[in-house]
Amino acid sequence: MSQTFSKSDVASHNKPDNLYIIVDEDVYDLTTFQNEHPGGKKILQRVAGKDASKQFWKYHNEGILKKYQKQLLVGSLDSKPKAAAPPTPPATPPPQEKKEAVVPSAEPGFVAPQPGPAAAEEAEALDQFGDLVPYADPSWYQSYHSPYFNQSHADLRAEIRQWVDDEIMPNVTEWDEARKVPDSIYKAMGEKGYLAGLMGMHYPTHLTKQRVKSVAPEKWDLFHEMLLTDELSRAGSGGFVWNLIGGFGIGCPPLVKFGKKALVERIVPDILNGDKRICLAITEPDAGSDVANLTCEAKLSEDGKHYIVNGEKKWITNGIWCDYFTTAVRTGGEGMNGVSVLLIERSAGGVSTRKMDCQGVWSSGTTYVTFEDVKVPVENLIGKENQGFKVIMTNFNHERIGIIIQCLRFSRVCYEESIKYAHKRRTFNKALIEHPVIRLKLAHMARQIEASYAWLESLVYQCQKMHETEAMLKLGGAIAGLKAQATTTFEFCAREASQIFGGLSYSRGGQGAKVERLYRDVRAYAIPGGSEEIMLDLSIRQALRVHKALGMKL
Ligand code: HEM
Repeated sequence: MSQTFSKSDVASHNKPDNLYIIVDEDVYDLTTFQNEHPGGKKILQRVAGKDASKQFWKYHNEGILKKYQKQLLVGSLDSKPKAAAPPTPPATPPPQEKKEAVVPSAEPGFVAPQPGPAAAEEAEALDQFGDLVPYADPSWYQSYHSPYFNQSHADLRAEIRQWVDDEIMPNVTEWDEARKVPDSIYKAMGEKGYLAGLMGMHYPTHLTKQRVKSVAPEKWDLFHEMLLTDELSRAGSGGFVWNLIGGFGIGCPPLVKFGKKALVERIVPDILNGDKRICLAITEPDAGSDVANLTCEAKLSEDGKHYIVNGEKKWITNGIWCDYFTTAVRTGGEGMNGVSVLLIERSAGGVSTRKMDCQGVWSSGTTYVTFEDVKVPVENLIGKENQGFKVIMTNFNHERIGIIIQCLRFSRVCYEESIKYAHKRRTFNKALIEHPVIRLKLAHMARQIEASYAWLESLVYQCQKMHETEAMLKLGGAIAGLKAQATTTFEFCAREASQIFGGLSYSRGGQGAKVERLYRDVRAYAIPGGSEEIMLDLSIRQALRVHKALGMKL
């Protein structure tokens, strides 16, 4: 039961066997907790009975209070303004409290550009949202104008952010260390209607009863999908994001788009509900980006009713937990024209999975898979026999856009953590942010993030406007280029953030936890889904090929 204390009440709890402290006008009983406090008990005993807000914020992030509040909070100071009674939850999340818009005033000597006639016709910018740290969120969060986002995106943003802040952020480090996200979180992804919205297509109402609370299915577009991945990535863990959507986001769309109706109707609803899991199995011990050379074989049985599959797959995200494997197999001769895609069901028998130990994305379940005489019905063929390459290629744009969104948000997380830390950490009698060398690092992070994000918005818009095959051809090069841009930006930001955090990002957990983890996750983005080298080369080759067909003159 929450009590009200005066400062002198709290001051009487100032002994090791009766130890209260105040943080931001809330009162915490640390009598028992002091023995398990990772920072030591003496440091707590020194502030027993006192307001320790300043010391607390020096050493911890916001997540700590959220995590321990239930266990340690005993009440508040009488000086703390009373919170209003909790409102009954509305059907759609409430819009963010409307803040006074800040009108920047020009300094003497500067000439403000005059708005042109088009300005009057422009729709109003959306309300401010989030912490308003410049560049830590996309600018449309901060009431800058955007041609891409509207109120339905703002509503979805509020819905996801609340879930991530309340249920994900406080636990994500623990899950990463345990190398597993609880199944209930994946289930929640289904129940909240999020899984169904992550397939690069219209919201598939025919395959699920689940609906996203704040966006009607007919309004769902690629910018909602982008926002969903972006907000999940705020948790600052590639392992967490991949656990939820790493297998699903690339394994399910080919099935839905190219699978036979009966197969799709039998398999997909349970996946979209969050009851079953699916992944994509292409990469092999000896064939990574070189898909045309894969060797996992599928031989048609004599009666023509089954394929018998034998082979190995490596680095398969989520494989360890999956019921279904969207698998590239060799059904024909050498090269890309002998490749098909099959939906392999674990229940068929002959499927073994072993969890791999990797540098990063710990909770994503990277897996080594072996298929031994697995009997797969011919009805499970996805697309046409020996034409699997088309299925795989169509999937690449979607996969890469997902990687780009995650990388850019992770870069923002590195930047945001750094700029916040730079305001509280003092060295040589100055806050870090007052050192030009630190601002230079932040500036180089911000410019790369913002430029890449603007390119991402533009490409997502193009994807939305083009037919899938047109997008595959015309955007494949640019998306590959942006993937390389996003992963190098992420690598840069993780490094610079780590330098700003110093030792705190060298040890795991604590204030530097996100930066330390993301630094380890970098390679999981720069290598799979097309390595940086292959992406950069493709960005030119593909663009030239398409523009030649369009009539390019050199
Ligand atoms: C509600 C009260 C508190 C809780 C729940 C708490 C919890 C924690 C936790 C979980 C850590 C591990 C690192 C992390 O995850 O951030 C930690 C570290 C630490 N805490 Fe606290 N703490 C509290 C109050 C305080 C206070 C009042 C002080 C200082 C007077 C303090 C000083 C430290 C220090 C120095 C560390 C080690 C930081 C490092 O490794 O860099 N804590 N605390």
